[in-house]
Amino acid sequence: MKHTLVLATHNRNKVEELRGLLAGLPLDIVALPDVLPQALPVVEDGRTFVENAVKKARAAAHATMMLALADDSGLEVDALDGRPGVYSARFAHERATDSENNAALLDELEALGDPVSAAQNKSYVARFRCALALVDPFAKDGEPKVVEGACEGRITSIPRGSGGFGYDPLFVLAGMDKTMAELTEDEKNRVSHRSKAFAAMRPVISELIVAREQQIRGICE
Ligand SMILES: O=c1nc[nH]c2c1ncn2[C@H]1C[C@H](O)[C@@H](COP(=O)(O)OP(=O)(O)OP(=O)(O)O)O1
Ligand SMILES: [Mg+2]
Repeated sequence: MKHTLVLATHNRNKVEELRGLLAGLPLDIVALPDVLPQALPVVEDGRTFVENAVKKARAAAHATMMLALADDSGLEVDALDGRPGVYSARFAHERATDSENNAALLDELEALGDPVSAAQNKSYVARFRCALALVDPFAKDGEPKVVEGACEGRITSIPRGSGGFGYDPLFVLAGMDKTMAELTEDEKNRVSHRSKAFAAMRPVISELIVAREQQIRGICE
C-alpha cells in the first residue's frame, strides 16, 4: 500500500532533492503547489529553522489532510554572527532571488575585509542548517516530528558550479575543494545539511508507515 506525502515547500529545488532522499519509501510524493492552487499564508517568522519548518508542515497537513514534510533551511556565517540564518531567503530584500542574496552576502563580507584572502581564514567559516518537520494530520497527539542537520564549509568570493540552488556556488565544503554547486544532485544528497537531517527522518517515516498499516489492518479485521 502506498501513502501520500506532501512536500510543504514552494522551492522546486528542495522538492527535487527531497524526492531523491525519499526514494525507496512506499510513498506517493506530491509537491504542495501541485495539490493546492493557492499558496498557504504561512509567515516564516520563527526564531529558529525548527519553528519555521513546523509552521510550514502544520499548515500543509491541515490544508491537504496529507502527511506533510517541510524543510526550513539556511546559511550561517560565523563572521556575520550567524546571519543570514532564518533570513537566508530574504537576505537582500523580501522577494530576493538567489543571485541577489549571493551578491548581498559577498557585499557584507567584502565590507569586513578582502574576501579572497579572508576566504582562507577562519572568519569565513559557515554552515548550512536544515530542519525537517513531519506532521501527520491524523496523529492523536498532533505533535510534529522534527530533526536537524548541518553541513560545514566556508564562503568563497568566487562562485563556482551550476548545480544546486541558493548559496551553493559560494559554499566550499569542509575537507573538499569543491563548492556545493559543483556536486551532482546525488553527491549533494550524500553530504548536505538536508541529507543529514533526512537520515534522522527516514526511520521516523518508516515507523509511521508501519503504524498506519497496522491501524488499517485493525479496521479491516
Ligand atoms: O541546499 C542549499 N543550498 C543552497 N542554499 C540553500 C540550501 N538550503 C537552503 N538554502 C538557502 C536558500 C534560501 O535562501 C534559504 C532557504 O529558505 P527557506 O525559507 O527554507 O526556503 P524557500 O523559501 O526557498 O522555500 P519554502 O520556504 O517554500 O520551503 O536558504
Ligand atoms: Mg521560505
